[in-house]
Amino acid sequence: MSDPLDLEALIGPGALGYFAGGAGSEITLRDNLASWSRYALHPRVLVDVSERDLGTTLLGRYRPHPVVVAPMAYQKHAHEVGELGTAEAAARTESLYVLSSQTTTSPPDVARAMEAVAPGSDRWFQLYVFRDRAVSHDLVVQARESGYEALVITVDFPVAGWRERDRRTGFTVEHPVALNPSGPPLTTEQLFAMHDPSLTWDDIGEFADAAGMPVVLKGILRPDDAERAVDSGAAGIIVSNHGGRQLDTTLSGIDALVPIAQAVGGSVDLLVDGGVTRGWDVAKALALGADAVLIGRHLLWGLARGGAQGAEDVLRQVLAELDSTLALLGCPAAADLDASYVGPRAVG
Ligand SMILES: Cc1cc2nc3c(=O)[nH]c(=O)nc-3n(C[C@H](O)[C@H](O)[C@H](O)COP(=O)(O)O)c2cc1C
Ligand SMILES: CC(C)CC(=O)C(=O)O
Repeated sequence: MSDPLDLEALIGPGALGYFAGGAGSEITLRDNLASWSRYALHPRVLVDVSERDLGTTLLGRYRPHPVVVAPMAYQKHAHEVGELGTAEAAARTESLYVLSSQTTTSPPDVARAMEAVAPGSDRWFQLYVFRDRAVSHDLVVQARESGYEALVITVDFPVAGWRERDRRTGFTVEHPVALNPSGPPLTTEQLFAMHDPSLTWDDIGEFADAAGMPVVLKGILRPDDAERAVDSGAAGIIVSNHGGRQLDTTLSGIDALVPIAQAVGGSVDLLVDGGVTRGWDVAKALALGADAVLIGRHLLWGLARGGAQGAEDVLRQVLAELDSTLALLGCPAAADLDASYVGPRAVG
């Protein structure tokens, strides 16, 4: 994690608390970072690794690598370029981009910026279902019309987590384009209260039918919910504890992935996130059954420090680390990573 003092000077204490913070005592936030080092890599030697292939397949489409930009709200509070910065970085590095429905830049503007950098670049749209269903439905239409290829419905946010940093700073948000385009700044508490806490599996079916694109459910941590997601027609599942921002003391993403992959692996695409900062974290996730990995804050710090270029530098470094990991693991194709390459690390 980057030096917080430096970032505080750049973006201010309210935004830093919102971006960096987690729920409750931040046990899950810290555990997300620590969890990756509980798994040890098991390199194989004397394998020809002169050619490497980082590729994966998501929703039936080959992708040159498995690193995905996580949906993150209010990016103009990290840097004035906001979502355009992370989206351009994604387009330049052939990374799949997921735009938050609590974006500070409109979905068509983000799509245009990506197409200008890399025609045919791909992006998914993340949806929160708001109490005002019409707002969510309008967002889905905008996303579909501007070439977003899948709808990521986030299901771990019926209400906001207990976020003490925001309570202390009283951070307010400007320009949330979906909910309050030209109104006054709103506190995060006011914005979060617009989410619909009565959402159930039946509503997922309704949005999936209306979406006209594949649906991925984000924020699943239990194998029985993963099975239910598959039964409800989801094309993908993002195993995630929301960056430790919702319920404190849950499992980390990677710890939750293992039983979920056992339950539904192979029948649906599996993605995981939480605390990913290194290429070898990505390799471990793939070895344990993920098809792709989302990166959140690590990328946001790149955006805050250096705009689009800062975000691109972060993505390029993680990809270079993944390439090096494949060579050193003796597994030249990311798609061939399996449980033989990773195991529990002896503690003590
Ligand atoms: C500042 C911030 C805003 C976020 N906003 C959203 C959001 O709008 N929608 C969503 O589904 N997840 C959101 N998330 C969760 C991320 O998509 C992702 O699950 C999480 O950040 C991954 O953990 P990491 O930050 O440790 O990489 C947000 C996370 C952060 C840090
Ligand atoms: C606007 C929020 C709901 C974004 C979010 O998911 C978060 O802050 O964790």
